[in-house]
Amino acid sequence: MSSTEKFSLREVLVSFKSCLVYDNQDILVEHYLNGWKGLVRFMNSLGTVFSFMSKDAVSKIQIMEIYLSGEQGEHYRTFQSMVEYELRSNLVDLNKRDNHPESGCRIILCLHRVFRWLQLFLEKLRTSTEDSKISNLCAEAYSDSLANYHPWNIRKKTNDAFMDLPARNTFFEVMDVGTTEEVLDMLREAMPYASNVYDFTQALYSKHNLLDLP
Ligand SMILES: CCCCCCCC/C=C\CCCCCCCC(=O)N[C@@H](COP(=O)(O)O)[C@H](O)/C=C/CCCCCCCCCCCCC
Repeated sequence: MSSTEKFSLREVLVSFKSCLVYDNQDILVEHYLNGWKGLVRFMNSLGTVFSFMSKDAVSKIQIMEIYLSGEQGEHYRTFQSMVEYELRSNLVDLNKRDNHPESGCRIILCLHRVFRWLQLFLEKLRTSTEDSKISNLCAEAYSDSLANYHPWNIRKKTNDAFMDLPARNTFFEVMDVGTTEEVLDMLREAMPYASNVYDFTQALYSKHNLLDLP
């Protein structure tokens, strides 16, 4: 993954919109990962204080890409096929970290939990005002989602990193979408797709009792 490619929020939106297939009844792994690659590029443009986050995300994305390009790659084409393949092949650590700590099911669960943060953050951003602090919006969304799965040291490091985030107008400039109204229009367009992606993944993992993998 090239971290120097220019970020495009529009491309991220297209990726998360196009990953939903078969009438919102499955998610294409490749397109989902492309969305995350775009978001990682955006985060990298905000400064090295977030490098510990992007390193973890890149590591997870690269493991999924190895699965996709491997001998069993066809089983990793969609979320449904991945879950069914790994469960019937006993490739998921269901109750404790064992032989499969980096199963596709677990990696996608980690990214799904971050996706919940993203969904909450984007909604806060969409309804923010000129004097809203991006650091507060990020921290509130984190506290209501991903923080519940992280140990104290990660929570501390993450919340400290949020303090380095720029003001709202600068953040919008980095998003490089256009005027504030154009940013808000894109966020309004993005929210339904983000909800569909999150809701499908949540329902799939809940159906297979995979929401609390160790
Ligand atoms: C208009 C769009 C603006 C939104 C931009 C958001 C960009 C976010 C892009 C990527 C975020 C990647 C986060 C890193 C993945 C974290 C996955 C995770 O929870 N990993 C932990 C568990 O993994 P295992 O160790 O069990 O394998 C790992 O222990 C922790 C890693 C450290 C990172 C944790 C902090 C995550 C914060 C997510 C919020 C992103 C804030 C971006 C600031 C703009």
